[in-house]
Amino acid sequence: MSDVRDATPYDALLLLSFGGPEGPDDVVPFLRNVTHGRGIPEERLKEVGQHYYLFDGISPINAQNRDLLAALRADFAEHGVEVPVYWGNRNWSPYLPDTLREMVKEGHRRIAVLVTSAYASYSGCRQYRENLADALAALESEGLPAPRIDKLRHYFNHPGFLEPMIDGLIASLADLPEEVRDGAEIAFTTHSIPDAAADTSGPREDHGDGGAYVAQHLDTARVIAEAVRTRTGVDHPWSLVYQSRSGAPHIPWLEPDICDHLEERHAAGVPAVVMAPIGFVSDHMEVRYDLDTEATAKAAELGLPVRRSATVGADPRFAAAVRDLLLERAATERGEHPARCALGALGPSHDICPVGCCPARSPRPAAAGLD
Ligand SMILES: CC1=C(CCC(=O)O)c2cc3nc(cc4[nH]c(cc5[nH]c(cc1n2)c(C)c5CCC(=O)O)c(CCC(=O)O)c4C)C(CCC(=O)O)=C3C
Ligand SMILES: [Fe+2]
Repeated sequence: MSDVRDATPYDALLLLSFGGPEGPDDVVPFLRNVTHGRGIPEERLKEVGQHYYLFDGISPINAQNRDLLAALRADFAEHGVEVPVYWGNRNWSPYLPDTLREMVKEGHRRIAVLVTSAYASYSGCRQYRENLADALAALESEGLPAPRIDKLRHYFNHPGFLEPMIDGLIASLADLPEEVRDGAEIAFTTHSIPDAAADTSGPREDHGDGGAYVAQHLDTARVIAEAVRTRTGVDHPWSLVYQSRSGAPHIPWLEPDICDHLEERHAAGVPAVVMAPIGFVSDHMEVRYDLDTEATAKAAELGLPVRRSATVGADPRFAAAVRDLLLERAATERGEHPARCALGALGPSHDICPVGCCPARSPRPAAAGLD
């Protein structure tokens, strides 16, 4: 038996996230970073900018990542995992290349990465691997040594990701007026993506309708709904629905949208709905605006009682899950065969993305995978 705290060969963990603006002057530059080279119309940029201006130009995502960073450091310290934790973003400061440069200058050469996206998709997986490849290329051009980078596996079905959401959903149901509680439905939500991106998500052999992206969300939803049923004794019907759609209207994206779904379920006589944003790791702008502001206003207009359940954020159980994923991968890298924790029907996800996993529309170099 190896020491359970042994993170060898890793000498650092990098928390890699999306980033968000921290004031009104940051909003437009941030949106330019996000949509760089992807031809999103100016109109749409301004519209999305409005969401941020409603919150004084401050996305909650950076503060939430600072909290998660603190939770990870506290968890590692408490459990004797002597691995420093760093944080870098795709679209805002602290930018990934700056963080990686700092890590390398501080002597780190074998880095594990946790991305703040639990599922397979181009946006949530390969695009981060492309960002890592770009950052490695920047270091190389500066004459710095290249660290080896491994991305930790998808954690959508890790109990430390599911448990806080199960508790959050039970709390939201309990918060509904008693007369509508037992009849309430659950609307699990995630980010809509183009149908074409969903259909090709995950390893090539897994591709069915909706690809790994939809299959993984359905697995998560099923586990949570089942746990809620067991713990409350009430069978709440559930659906997987989508939010935060962008892009041209003629290109098909995953549907139904949460607002259309609320309208449809209200018309069907459903007395209340709890929206459970399983697609997101923290209560960032997609949750605060698209659900708490827009969808909640829609429900009020309908006279439909709704609640929105919590994301995992910096829950200590999630921090513990990250430690588990780090130590599991470390053991695998040492040639051991660690237990791989996962609930649901899909089993633990692959450690290393195979060739063609979550393909980009135009192929670019990606790190931490087989292509
Ligand atoms: C799957 C997925 C996740 C979940 C996984 C993950 O977390 O990675 C996610 C997260 C996020 N998406 C975010 C913000 C944005 N996403 C955009 C655009 C897009 N997202 C997409 C997909 C996803 N996005 C797609 C296919 C597009 C269109 C094409 C493109 O541009 O790639 C745009 C551009 C404007 C617009 O088109 O709406 C913005 C501003 C924020 C930050 C929130 C904050 O600030 O608190 C977060 C966490
Ligand atoms: Fe997004």
